[in-house]
Amino acid sequence: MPHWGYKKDNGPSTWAHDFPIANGPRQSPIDIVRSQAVHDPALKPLQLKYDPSTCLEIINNGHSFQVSFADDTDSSTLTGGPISGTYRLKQFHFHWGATDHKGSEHTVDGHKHPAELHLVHWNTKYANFGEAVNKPDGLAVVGVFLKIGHDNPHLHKLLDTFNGIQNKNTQTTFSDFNPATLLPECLAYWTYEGSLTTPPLNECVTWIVCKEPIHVSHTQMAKFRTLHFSGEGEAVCHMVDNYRPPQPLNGRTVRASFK
Ligand SMILES: COc1ccc(C[C@H]2SC(=O)NC2=O)c(OC)c1
Ligand SMILES: [Zn+2]
Repeated sequence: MPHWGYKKDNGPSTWAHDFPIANGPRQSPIDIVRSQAVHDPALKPLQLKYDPSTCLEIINNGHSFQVSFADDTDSSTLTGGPISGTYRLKQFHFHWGATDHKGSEHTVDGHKHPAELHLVHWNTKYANFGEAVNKPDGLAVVGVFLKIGHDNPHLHKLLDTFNGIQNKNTQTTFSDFNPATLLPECLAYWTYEGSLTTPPLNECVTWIVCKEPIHVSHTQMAKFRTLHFSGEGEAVCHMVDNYRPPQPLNGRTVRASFK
């Protein structure tokens, strides 16, 4: 059995062999059906406070590219929204398609966006990230859809590192980046209880999916697709379609922070 990935022989339809929770009751992503979402007036506004100096490095981990943050203090946190307490930013990464017509993990009324940003935070009531991923309220992931439009100036700093992280398991130092620059103007959101969207697929995530997308140009999306799933010296395999399709809702309620 090859290590999990996104190809025919190791992709999402095979993950249950090694990770039976793939067929669990609260898997992610899901299709968000707008008419079925329940407006909850008790939901608070999201409070995202990020310190650019906590940015550490950018990594091609063979599944996506990821920007990691120092999480030994409360300098980059998520509070408010559907969660209680304080969650610390650990990393952010993206999922995208081989074309501009697919790539997001969550869909909205069946609509696929070309990409989706995930900002991963862990609950500081637990000692660390590794412990939090084994708790039902361990993580809060903020999802932001990308839509094709004008060039996004805030993505250039990320894209300029890609020549140095083209292959699997490569990384470069990356500093002084403010992830808040990747958030949409309006922080209205949908929220539901779900899981990691890659193995080990732990059911530990409170999902917070922003209604408003951010923009990315077609040319910038093309740059995402120059990254490789494959390592140096291996047959080249472009990093595209690194998204899991929507999973059964199993009776879960999706709440909306807006009417
Ligand atoms: C062992 O812990 C893990 C493993 C994988 C991921 C990444 C997954 S989870 C998500 O939302 N998107 C992804 O690609 C993770 O992220 C919190 C935590
Ligand atoms: Zn993700």
